[in-house]
Amino acid sequence: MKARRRVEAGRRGGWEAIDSRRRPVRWPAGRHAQSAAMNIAIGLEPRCFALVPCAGVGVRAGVGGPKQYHPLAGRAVVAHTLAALRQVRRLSATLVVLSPDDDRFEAVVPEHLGEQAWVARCGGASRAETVANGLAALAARGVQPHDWVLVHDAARCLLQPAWVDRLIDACQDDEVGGLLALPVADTLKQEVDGRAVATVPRAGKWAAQTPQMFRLGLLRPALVSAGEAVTDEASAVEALGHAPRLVRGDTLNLKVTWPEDFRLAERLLHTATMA
Ligand SMILES: Nc1ccn([C@@H]2O[C@H](COP(=O)(O)OP(=O)(O)OP(=O)(O)O)[C@@H](O)[C@H]2O)c(=O)n1
Ligand SMILES: C[C@](O)(CO)[C@H](O)COP(=O)(O)O
Repeated sequence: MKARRRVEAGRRGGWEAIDSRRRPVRWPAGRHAQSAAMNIAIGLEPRCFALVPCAGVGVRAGVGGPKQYHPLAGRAVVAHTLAALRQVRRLSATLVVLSPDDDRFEAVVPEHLGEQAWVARCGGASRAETVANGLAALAARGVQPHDWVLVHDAARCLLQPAWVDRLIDACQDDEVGGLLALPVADTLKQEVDGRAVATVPRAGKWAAQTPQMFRLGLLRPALVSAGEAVTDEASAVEALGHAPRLVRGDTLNLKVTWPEDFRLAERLLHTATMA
């Protein structure tokens, strides 16, 4: 009864409910937020889903095609990524978002990735558009506004299941959600025409990684309002006035971006399999 009264208040004010353990849950105003609050109030446990944007073209990598299909230690970059996600027991399913004209995924990713690997061919022109389209595909498959979505780059192929578990542990009771990230270790320079014109204070600065974990009912409207320019999910959520939790990632959680990154990733993968 108390839960219902709070939800009614949430309808008017837009954002508060209590969860199954009677803790307050805050939401931004809006349709998704209200139904998320309703679901929690009636006791549905949120589930976790992974969303893997895999529709980039890999311009910076210079490997003659989309870098997610480049071979690393015997299998494609994205196959390593999906294999790691498959080992995370708390993920109900993983959605891979491909470009509509992708003709390589099935050839390089083995079927034994399992029934919990879903595919949607709705990638967009930017990473943000790919993720937004993927979120719509998840909703169409029955993922609820209060469920968590962990967005993870196909190109971060050294992912370890323990890092994903660390993120889930840190965020599952959080009002907003969060992301893996690392405090910046180097001195930061502002460049103009190839010259350092200033040194940017690095105190309090973190480098964002993935996965980034937010409720579907918060992330969808955040990406719609942020537009295509944002390079990660957290920026879109920050733009709504929220402060995502920073959860310590790992130096090894690198994104293959430049040609030399493939050599490094391959060496690290070989080291991991020998250990
Ligand atoms: N339109 C896009 C652009 C990127 N991505 C995905 O987002 C992740 C991180 O993006 P990034 O490293 O920038 O990949 P690319 O866009 O492929 O690389 P580049 O910017 O060098 O072209 C990758 O898994 C990439 O496949 C995507 O799904 N859709
Ligand atoms: C999401 C991300 O991997 C966090 O570091 C990064 O922002 C992706 O950016 P890109 O410009 O698409 O490589």
